[in-house]
Amino acid sequence: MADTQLTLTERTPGVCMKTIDELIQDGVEGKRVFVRADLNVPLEGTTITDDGRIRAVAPTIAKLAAAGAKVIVASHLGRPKGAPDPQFSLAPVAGRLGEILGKNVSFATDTVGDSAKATVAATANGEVTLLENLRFNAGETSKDDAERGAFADELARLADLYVGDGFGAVHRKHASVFDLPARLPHAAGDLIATEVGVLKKLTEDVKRPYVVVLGGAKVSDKLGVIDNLLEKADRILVGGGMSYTFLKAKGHEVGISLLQEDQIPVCLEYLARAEQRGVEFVLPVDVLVSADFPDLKTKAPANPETVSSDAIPADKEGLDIGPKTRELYAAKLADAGTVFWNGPMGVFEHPDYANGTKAVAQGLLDSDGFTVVGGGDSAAAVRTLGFDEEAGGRRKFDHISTGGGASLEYLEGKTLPGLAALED
Ligand SMILES: Nc1ncnc2c1ncn2[C@@H]1O[C@H](COP(=O)(O)OP(=O)(O)O)[C@@H](O)[C@H]1O
Ligand SMILES: O=C(OP(=O)(O)O)[C@H](O)COP(=O)(O)O
Repeated sequence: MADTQLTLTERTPGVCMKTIDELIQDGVEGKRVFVRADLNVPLEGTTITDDGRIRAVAPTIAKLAAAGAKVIVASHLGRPKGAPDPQFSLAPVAGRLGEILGKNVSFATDTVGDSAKATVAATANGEVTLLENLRFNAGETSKDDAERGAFADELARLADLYVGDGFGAVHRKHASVFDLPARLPHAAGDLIATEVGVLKKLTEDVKRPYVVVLGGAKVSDKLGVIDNLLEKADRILVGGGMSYTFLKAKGHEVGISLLQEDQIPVCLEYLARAEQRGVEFVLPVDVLVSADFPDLKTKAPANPETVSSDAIPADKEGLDIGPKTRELYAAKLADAGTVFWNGPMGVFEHPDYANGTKAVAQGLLDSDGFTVVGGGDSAAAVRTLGFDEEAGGRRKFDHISTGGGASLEYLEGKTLPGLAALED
């Protein structure tokens, strides 16, 4: 993108963060630089199915290593419960990061324990070490300031400088995102600079109609952003796991679909407010349902049934939007001046439930609007479904953001803990 050469300060007046180039100018040779990345990539067993988040932060790591820093990279992966859990190990990511960087990446089998201390101590100038999953430690995500602070103290002992570049996690008030930069001289990495630069455009210069598409599975996390979007968007299209709480709020049965029962009153309030404000609020008219969640490993045929969204059987769950909804959403995207999309329309990881997500991806590309796709899984979906490059033969998305919740909260105008912590 043309403006990625601007410094962060130039892009975001009033937000004063040191850039990584300024940090390097001050001298990083021989210094241990802690890079908080978002390497929360989709895995099937130990196979990384989309490495976009690793590639997105690699230039920051490479730049620091080239300047002679001892680069200590850290991230979360998934949502382990504050203790080691092998299915969420970052070990596969170390290998892939090494391939992308073209150099060995040492892996510490814990985050602040003996392995981390020894591996960091053995990291030479220009070399890279990856720590094990930050969320294997309860202090990382704790709501208790003292517990988070104590974990940040332990992390701080491993480093001399801090670079925040995990854009996908900047909305989290977590130890490595919020508390650690308060303890070390810090700067913003190049990925954060690019993300903030592009998303800022969506808060300032919005060509209308402004269409927001929401889906995915993190329903309780993301429902709240609609409150603010009702003041900004002209049209909101809802699909994926997010849609069933709205359908239930409208009085429809949703069977065993993803449901946030306690949010039904909130959904009703959003629907009423959308009507008052003249915001078009569009829900699926049909859905693909099945009694079983599909096998994402074997991808065995799931044989879903298409039903009207007001006729979901009691023993079935909705796993994708249906064909009529695909057409409807494509039509609602066609005249968009600006589109922001977070959250797949279905369980796109299985081919029988990928068509809704494909239709929305194609809808964005067929519009003449400024198009932004955000979110770990949404970005993975557009890449794994073949929509990343010259998709549709016409054009690309204007921006694929590494953050879903982070970009939504940025667009809300919220103060994001991981950005605030990087300000000088
Ligand atoms: N109807 C549905 N039921 C269950 N899971 C769904 C449904 N629709 C989408 N998903 C799942 O949502 C996940 C992505 O959600 P989320 O993490 O919120 O998106 P992102 O990472 O893009 O922000 C995918 O793994 C997808 O399988
Ligand atoms: O995948 C992420 O967010 P996203 O699904 O909103 O894109 C980030 O890695 C944050 O993960 P979290 O939502 O478990 O804090």
